[in-house]
Amino acid sequence: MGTALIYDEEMTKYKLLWVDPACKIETPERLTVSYEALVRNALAERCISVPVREATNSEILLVHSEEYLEAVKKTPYMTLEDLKEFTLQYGDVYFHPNIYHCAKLAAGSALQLVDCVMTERVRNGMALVRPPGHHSQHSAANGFCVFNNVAIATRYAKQKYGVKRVLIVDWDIHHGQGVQYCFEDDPSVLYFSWHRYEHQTFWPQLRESDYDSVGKEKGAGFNINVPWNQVGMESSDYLSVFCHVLLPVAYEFCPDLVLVCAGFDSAIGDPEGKMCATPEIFAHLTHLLMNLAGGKLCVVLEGGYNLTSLAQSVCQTVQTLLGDPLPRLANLSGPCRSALESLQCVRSAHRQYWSCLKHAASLPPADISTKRIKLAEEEAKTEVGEEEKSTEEKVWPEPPKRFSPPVRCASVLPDDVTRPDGCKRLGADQDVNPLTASKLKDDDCDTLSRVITLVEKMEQNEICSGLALVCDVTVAMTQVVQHLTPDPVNRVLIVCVGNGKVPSHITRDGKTLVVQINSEETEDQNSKYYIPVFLKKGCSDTSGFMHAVFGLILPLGYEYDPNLVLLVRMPDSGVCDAVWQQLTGLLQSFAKGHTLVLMQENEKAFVGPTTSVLLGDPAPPLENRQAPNTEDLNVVERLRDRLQVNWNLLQTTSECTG
Ligand SMILES: CC(O)(O)NCCCCNCCCN
Ligand SMILES: [Zn+2]
Repeated sequence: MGTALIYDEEMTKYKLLWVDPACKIETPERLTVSYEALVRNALAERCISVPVREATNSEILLVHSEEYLEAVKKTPYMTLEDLKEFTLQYGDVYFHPNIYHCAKLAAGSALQLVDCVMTERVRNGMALVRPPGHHSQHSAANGFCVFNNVAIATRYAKQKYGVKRVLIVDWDIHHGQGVQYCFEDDPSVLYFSWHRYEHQTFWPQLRESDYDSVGKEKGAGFNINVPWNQVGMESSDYLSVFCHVLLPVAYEFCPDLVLVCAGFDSAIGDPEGKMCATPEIFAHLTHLLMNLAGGKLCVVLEGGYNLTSLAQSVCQTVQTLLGDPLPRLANLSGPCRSALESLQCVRSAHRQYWSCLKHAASLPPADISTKRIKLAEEEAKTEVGEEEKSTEEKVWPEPPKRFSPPVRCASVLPDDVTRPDGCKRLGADQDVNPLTASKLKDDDCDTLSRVITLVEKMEQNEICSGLALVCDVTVAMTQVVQHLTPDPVNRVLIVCVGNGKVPSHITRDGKTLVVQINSEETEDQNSKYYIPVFLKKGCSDTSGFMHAVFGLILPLGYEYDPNLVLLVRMPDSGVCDAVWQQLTGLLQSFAKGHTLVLMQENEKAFVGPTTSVLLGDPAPPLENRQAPNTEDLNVVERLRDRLQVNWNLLQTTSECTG
């Protein structure tokens, strides 16, 4: 199944007709540069082009009042003076004779996207629209928004397709208060937003944008606000929040559909956001959401005002929706102190609602509330409208080209195992490097030499990922590592699922990082590079396992930044299919998707499900949503406490930084 792209140049046909410094950044060029970049990078042609349509009155009334709709309906016939007059009743938005038409197209585009995803005509998709939507409210336009495109799409999906749970992820740098107001008492819609806040001094300066707005009545816990109280946030800060807040909660929520309020003003270079995360981060944010809801992901454009970073970010997002390997995120520095404060605040505010956060620190940092008051007073002192001091232009490297290796997935299988279609067999006859063959001293020599050849072809980017059935995974793992470690550039992340002894020399000199999830205590080598995660209920317990994936494996993997990932299924691991597939999918965040899966010969039943995920299909959703059991939560927390001195992305509170 493919990726939908919804765009129509009609939505470029409105603009600001008078002087208004607050609105001048919302221009038609935002849409044209985005679409043209998709065309130029040969991404648009790989998408399924879906036509726009106007949202109908009744669809708009799913969110907005009749009075508001009737009022907006009159704008096409207004004079310039009337339009200015009409605009004054709202904040930071402008009207134009054609904006009503474009606003119906923007909302209708989101509905078209929901239709083709829910009818499985496509797997996922992106709608390039303007005007944006997430600030508009029941009876008000606001923040360049006229109709709330994503809120309407959410109500539409529930009404037309009976979708029970919708996750809305708002990565725009502004708080989508319009969406929050819509669903704050609705437990069937989980709204997550991060936003520049600076202790309520940044637009729209709402008290209800802070982390303690968790939702109301039945909706308590289903509204998650992550305020950024400083500018300059980087990829590490965004990833920390995904790993330690959004993903654990999203998996516990188990949505049937995921919608993204995709604003790219959270990228480096944006005049509104003033953040420092590079466009590649959106490839990862998109990928991390793609294994939820069976891959049903609808991305709808919101903000983004730096035409260069906007176009690059849109391309990163669409290329990931298309299933291409991700770029590596170089030198992640770990979350800054302010981000850790926000992280701690959000986790403490939501610990009572989500079992995955049950063990989060119970209190926000001591001085957080006084900071808001102090800063607000300071802000009041500086005269209004003071020009931004730092006007230096941000520069960043062009994101690297992401191309798919000729072979997406290759397998080394015993002759009696049928090769899944789409997966290339690495035959014995295959040009096996005679040198490696001679080095392998094992009765399984033939298979192992083919595994080594597979690894060599991954290093040469001829093959993206691989799967091998071997007679002894520990031997195979050791051979692969021995083959790789001499090369100083190599760093291998090894994720072992299940019991069994991992040879200790394997973690020598930091060339490999081993994380082993097992159900029996192994003597703790207490090495920075060997991390045993002992789950009392073993790998069969979905919640505990996924908790270790989000709380440990993902942060460690991002910080370690390997160039190869070895996923080893130890004998009798007991891990269930769906969890195994989720892990396989999530590990493709690293090493540009170079994942080698090693399994015992008798596990041939898992060859199909594993290869489908290696080929880019979404992992099936994890049905059960019971709580991780307490001991397992404790294990992960204790490990995190011990390891976070060495691994910054494991941090979740600001107290820990010295
Ligand atoms: C879609 C969106 O979230 O990007 N809209 C952002 C609106 C920003 C308004 N800024 C007013 C500045 C006043 N000094
Ligand atoms: Zn925005």
